[in-house]
Amino acid sequence: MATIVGFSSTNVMSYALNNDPEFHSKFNAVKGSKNSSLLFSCICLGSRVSNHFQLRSSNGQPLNVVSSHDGLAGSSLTHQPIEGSFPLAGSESTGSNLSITVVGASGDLAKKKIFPALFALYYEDWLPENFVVFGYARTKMTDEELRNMISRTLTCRIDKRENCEDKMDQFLKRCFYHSGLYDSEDHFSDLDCKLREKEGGKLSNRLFYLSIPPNIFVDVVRCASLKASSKNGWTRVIVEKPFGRDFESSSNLTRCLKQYLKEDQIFRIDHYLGKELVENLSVLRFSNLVFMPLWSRDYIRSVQLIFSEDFGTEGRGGYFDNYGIIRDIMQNHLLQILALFAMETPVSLDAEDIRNEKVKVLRSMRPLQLEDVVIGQYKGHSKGSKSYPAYTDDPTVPNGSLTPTFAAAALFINNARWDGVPFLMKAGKALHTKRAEIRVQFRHVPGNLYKRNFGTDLDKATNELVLRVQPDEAIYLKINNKVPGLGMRLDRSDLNLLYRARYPREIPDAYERLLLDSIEGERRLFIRSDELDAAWALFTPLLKEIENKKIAPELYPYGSRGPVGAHYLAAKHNVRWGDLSTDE
Ligand SMILES: NC(=O)C1=CN([C@@H]2O[C@H](COP(=O)(O)OP(=O)(O)OC[C@H]3O[C@@H](n4cnc5c(N)ncnc54)[C@H](OP(=O)(O)O)[C@@H]3O)[C@@H](O)[C@H]2O)C=CC1
Ligand SMILES: O=C1O[C@H](COP(=O)(O)O)[C@@H](O)[C@H](O)[C@H]1O
Repeated sequence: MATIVGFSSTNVMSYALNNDPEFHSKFNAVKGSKNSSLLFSCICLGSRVSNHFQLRSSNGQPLNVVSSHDGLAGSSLTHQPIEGSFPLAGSESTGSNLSITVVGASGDLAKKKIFPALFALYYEDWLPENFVVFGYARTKMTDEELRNMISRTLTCRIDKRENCEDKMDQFLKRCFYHSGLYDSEDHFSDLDCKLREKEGGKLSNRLFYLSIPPNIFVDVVRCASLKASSKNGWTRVIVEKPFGRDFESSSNLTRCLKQYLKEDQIFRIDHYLGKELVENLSVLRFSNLVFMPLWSRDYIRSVQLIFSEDFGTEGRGGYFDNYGIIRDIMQNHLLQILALFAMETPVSLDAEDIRNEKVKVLRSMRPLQLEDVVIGQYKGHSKGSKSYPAYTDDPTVPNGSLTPTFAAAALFINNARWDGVPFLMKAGKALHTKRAEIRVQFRHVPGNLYKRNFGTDLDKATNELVLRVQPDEAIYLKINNKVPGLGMRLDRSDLNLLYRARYPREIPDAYERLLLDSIEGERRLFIRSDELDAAWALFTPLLKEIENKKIAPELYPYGSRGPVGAHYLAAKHNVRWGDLSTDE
């Protein structure tokens, strides 16, 4: 019972019985037993009941349990569910292991996001008792050097508890390094030996995080699956974007990965799905009656999905030039948000039910055409004594590159709910601000009694719901309100849910949520291959046309609001960008 903190066993039992089908069947199987208190301890431990337990059960899958529906492809990945096995978390002698290998451990993403997220999970007791983290890359490093490298980016971000330094030391002691080539089966065999040594012959689940350039994904998956997959637990692989450059290369990548892995072993990450406000989108939609009837073409005039960064491609120009902003942000992050925004109510919160609905939205969309899109590229700009570089000043960007660093697009969903509603997307680097938001502009009030008070510009009086994904997470609704006083003057006000005021605690990084989900086997926030196909089908013809016709992007100054063409695009659809209005 050691892991039950702050809850009575009755609470624990009733929660688990209600929410965890696996617990339910195990409980039924053992409840007739003589030693019921011991059995209860086992069940609770097996379900990793901790002080967080009531928050985490979305897949009903306790940590450390081998998922029964984890298919494994290829002889090397033969999955052997252990009949009647009942792994106990929190028990050194009997608990299963979790081995996480970060492939590309010497890289930017690993240092910036993955190791810090793993530490945050450890710090907050989300990781199972027995876990190790291996870094894998070509760079020669000792375990100690890896620890030094990652300790520089670990922070006690949650509440700066006193024991943070100790926790950091304990975490770092669980981190090891193995240097090897990405296409060497021998080097992955060596990794396997090291993993087995740490796992000590116990039931072991293995997670590989591919934090490497995409051209080596397949090599790594081949070597890892053939030589370093778990022999008695699950093996899962998190794959970073980009998943291909177009429909064909993405399908090819999926086909190659599936030679070694089954679909449910592949966790294609889109870190925007792990952001708090994006997670909350479905809660807002499906648990608030007030929004439900409004969520359609009857009341919504346009939906805007906006991403902007106030810095350029500094340092990542080499990668970026091969992809451009449409592939980097629109085809994945913004389109995923759009699908969640527009989908019908799923049958349940189960990953497949949600992904089924998302894929229906994507397949109902009209493939983008050139006239639906404006592209831009930032140019150098001086402000006072400071000067900002052009995209093409980056030494890793080819001279005369036409790669867009900005794009605005109008997308349409040809279904009964959304017919005719423009979904406007805008994404850009080196703009005046850093933000990501979803803006829902409602229709004008028919026969508005107060129209005199608004003058001729009725757009100024339309309601707008804004979900500010970052920074400074918030949900606010713009309404018209009477200014207090004897006269009848109206103004625009916000009903404002500012997260930092309402929830004064730090919000977990998206990578924490997604790593935890992949460990728990929760696929809801990962991209299924048919979603990926549908997403590429929408964008591929457009991308080919832009590239074949060598369409020149409209130049915009670094730090500006982007090309004017974006305003014309919105105007063509009778709307304005909400983020550019005076009372944004
Ligand atoms: N950085 C970010 O913010 C984001 C990154 N991503 C994606 O995550 C993945 C990793 O990103 P990031 O860490 O920035 O990438 P890096 O370019 O830093 O590469 C990671 C590691 O891979 C190895 N590597 C780099 N280039 C090659 C090559 N051509 N051939 C073989 N090995 C190579 C290097 O390790 P070594 O030389 O030691 O083997 C490097 O440390 C990429 O797929 C990227 O697109 C996604 C979202 C954001
Ligand atoms: O995937 C990517 O995302 C980042 C932006 O992520 P954020 O969480 O910091 O908003 C972007 O800079 C990068 O170009 C892109 O590849």
